[in-house]
Amino acid sequence: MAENKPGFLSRLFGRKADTPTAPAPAPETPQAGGEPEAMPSPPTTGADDLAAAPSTVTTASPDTPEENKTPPELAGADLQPIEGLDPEGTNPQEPLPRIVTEHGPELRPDITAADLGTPEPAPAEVVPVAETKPAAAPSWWQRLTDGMRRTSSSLSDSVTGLFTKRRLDAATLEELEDALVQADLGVPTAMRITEAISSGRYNKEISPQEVKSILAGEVEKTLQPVAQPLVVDRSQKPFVILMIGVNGAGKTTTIGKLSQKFRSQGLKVMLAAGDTFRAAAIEQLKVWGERVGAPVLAREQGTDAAGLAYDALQEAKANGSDVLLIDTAGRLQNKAGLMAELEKIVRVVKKFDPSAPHATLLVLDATVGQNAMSQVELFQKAAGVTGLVMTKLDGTARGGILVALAEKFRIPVHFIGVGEGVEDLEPFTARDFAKAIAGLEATS
Ligand SMILES: Nc1nc2c(ncn2[C@@H]2O[C@H](COP(=O)(O)OP(=O)(O)OP(=O)(O)O)[C@@H](O)[C@H]2O)c(=O)[nH]1
Repeated sequence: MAENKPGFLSRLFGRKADTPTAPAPAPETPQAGGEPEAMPSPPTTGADDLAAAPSTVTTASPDTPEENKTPPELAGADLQPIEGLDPEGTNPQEPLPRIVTEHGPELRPDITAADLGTPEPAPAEVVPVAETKPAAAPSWWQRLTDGMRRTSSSLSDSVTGLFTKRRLDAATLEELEDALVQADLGVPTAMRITEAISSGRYNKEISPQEVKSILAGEVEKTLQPVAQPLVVDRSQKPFVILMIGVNGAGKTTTIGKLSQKFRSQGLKVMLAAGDTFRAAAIEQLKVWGERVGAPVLAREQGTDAAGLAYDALQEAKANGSDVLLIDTAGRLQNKAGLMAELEKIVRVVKKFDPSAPHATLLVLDATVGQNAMSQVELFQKAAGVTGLVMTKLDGTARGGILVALAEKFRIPVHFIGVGEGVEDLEPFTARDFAKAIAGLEATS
């Protein structure tokens, strides 16, 4: 918890709440040679780069695990219009069903069971298909509530502990406010929720269930304005999405999951492996490209990311891609040199298409809690964030941070992630999130 708030009692007696402030960003540590680089003139891009670069189109490598290879029906999807794609989308993480055939001795008429010293096979039994069916995949609501269990149970435990057979007095409200701030909901939201709960109920009994309903209602009100879908403008071809964020936030994985969604909508997708810092990130993106049937423009580690982004745009335009997703290296928001490199990527992309990037998505790892506030602030300055994706809500009790972000920045939240699987990222909806955080059932 990094926020201070005025006590409920002092507010009752009229003391003004201090305006909450975001935690001060860590001091900037300039990198060696970390001053913003001047725009290369001409930009580091174009035919020179292409000539030096290895092939721009990825294919399944012999080293790629079998289950990651592009299914035959998607091979060459980078070159051809998308056809025959399952409109519901295929889950690339699930291996294709295999047909296992057992060549039993009965297939060799010259060998009998007696020759093998085995008993005569029993007459074949017909197994009803239903018995071998796998269990249905859990719904998104199920995954969301399971994923957010740590956040919701810590809140729920506090509410139940506070409001079981207790009158609503100033001390209880004060404790509730503290619990809400501890859950990273932010001071203004915590104060609003407490006031909504106390309104007309002071000195009366209130059940934990009632408190949870009011809590969910207030959280929903805060989140509603930011719960906006990511709309791909089809008049922009390609629609360029720049993915940014700190190391390990989940950018590359989110690109893979989003690509899968776009592909299942019949969009032609191209990926640019702009995280040129980590060889593993380049490989990771290639694997995703193969899985979803999207060409990946990748170069060797250490290549200039801005030049690569420029060339990817050129390539995506030439091959008629609907969407181009550009990965970038993870960078700490307080490293000036790396943030300058991000600004350069944006400048170079704009040189090619002044309206691009059409979406700049900041991927935030929920487990960082309050640090997400300074990430938004500084990435916003460097690259102009248009939307947020919050990942790893499943690994933390700090999911309330999304509410604090909505309250403070009002930047659209497009998607949330509650696991590593491709189905664990879904569009953000205020009501579901509010109910999940309050530990309520998904009724109404
Ligand atoms: N539990 C959980 N793990 C996630 C989620 N999203 C991503 N991850 C995992 O987080 C780890 C880091 O993800 P990456 O996609 O490599 O992160 P990145 O931001 O590209 O990392 P850098 O390349 O270092 O900048 C991977 O192991 C992902 O599987 C999520 O919603 N929940």
